Amino acid sequence: MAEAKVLSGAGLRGQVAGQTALCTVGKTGAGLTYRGYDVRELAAGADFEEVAYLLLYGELPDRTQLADYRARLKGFRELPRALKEVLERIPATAHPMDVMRTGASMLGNLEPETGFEQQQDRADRLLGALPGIMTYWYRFSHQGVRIECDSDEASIGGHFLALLHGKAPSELHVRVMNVSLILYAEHEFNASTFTARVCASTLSDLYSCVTAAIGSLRGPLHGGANEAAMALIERFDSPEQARAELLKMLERKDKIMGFGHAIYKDSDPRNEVIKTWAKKLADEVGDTRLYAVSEAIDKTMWEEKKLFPNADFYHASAYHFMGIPTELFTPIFVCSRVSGWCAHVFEQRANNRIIRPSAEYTGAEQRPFVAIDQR
Ligand SMILES: CC(=O)SCCNC(=O)CCNC(=O)[C@H](O)C(C)(C)COP(=O)(O)OP(=O)(O)OC[C@H]1O[C@@H](n2cnc3c(N)ncnc32)[C@H](O)[C@@H]1OP(=O)(O)O
Ligand SMILES: O=C([O-])CC(=O)C(=O)O
Repeated sequence: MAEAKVLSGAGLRGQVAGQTALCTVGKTGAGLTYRGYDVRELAAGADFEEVAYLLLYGELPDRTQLADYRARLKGFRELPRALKEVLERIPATAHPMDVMRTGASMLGNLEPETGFEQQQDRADRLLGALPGIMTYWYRFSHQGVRIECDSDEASIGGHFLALLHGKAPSELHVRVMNVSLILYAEHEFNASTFTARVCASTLSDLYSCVTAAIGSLRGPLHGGANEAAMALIERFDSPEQARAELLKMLERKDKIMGFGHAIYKDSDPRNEVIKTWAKKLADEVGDTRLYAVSEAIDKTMWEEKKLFPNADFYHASAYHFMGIPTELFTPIFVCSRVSGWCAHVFEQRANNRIIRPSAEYTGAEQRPFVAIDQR
């Protein structure tokens, strides 16, 4: 067991900044729950669409509700021509998270939320459309192909893979995507969700909240860590080299992406789930390097720093083994977390007061103004 974290006020750590009925993180005996359900049970037994429904509508759907919901989300997949035109103008060199931000924002121009009674519709529209936004831009800018943004795939995860690869995905890959989207769906007051809630608290529209959250998720200390973790593990040819280089990095006090957590103290419950699937995928593709390197980094980090892999670390190899380009890792996170973001926006709106904390002033003492010619 790692030492309990000493929580200082910096970064608002340890401070209760509001209430939520959506999620618990790091509560003793219940690592991560969505509306009371353990995420590990959801990942083992549910579909992502059920989880999105749970977050956005309050309860798990029955069979009829789920079938209707799947059909509804499927109906929201195709993108307006004007959005495709905008995506075509974004260069291939752009970061896909910037594309997601622009795509969500442009959709907000074309199909604005003009009243809060439209919030469920707009949230479901984003869930349906975001995989298409990412892959339409990617396939056009990198391969010169204009794709249709619908597919025959029933699930959002399968749909994303079908659009990306231009063919039906395997059953295993659809399952892993489903698990991954469930694991990433919701996480209480993390930075991007808090961003969404701050924006919501001004009574802004849903697209503004989601666009702001995408910007917040992009950073390597948050969602961007899965891409940074991939860059790390790819650098090493063997577990021995990984360990030796990692020790040097720790000596230099480098941050090791995909490790540590602001709330969890000794493990991230999502890690054991995605790690198991990363191993299955490694076996499927006959990998003899990346998974072993990942494990060597994992072991070294625990031995040297008592730091554990968070949700992002084994996601890196899992996505890589499914042939997903590294720069699309964080955008996949968006396609999932949009369910949590929107549920939090609804919750904020239902009991709102503008979020406006105070600052401790550390600047100059009060002083007389000096006219420009006298400076
Ligand atoms: C889905 C997600 O968003 S999960 C988070 C993804 N982010 C990452 O993986 C980035 C790498 N990790 C980190 O930067 C941090 O662990 C964060 C941002 C997740 C949490 O930050 P904090 O709550 O401020 O970290 P915490 O207070 O636990 O840090 C304690 C000490 O461990 C160190 N530490 C924490 N994480 C790491 C890491 N990944 N590599 C090296 N050292 C680390 C800190 O530098 C700090 O050292 P210090 O006391 O000498 O300054
Ligand atoms: O809770 C956090 O700070 C980051 C995290 O793991 C997440 O958003 O999934």
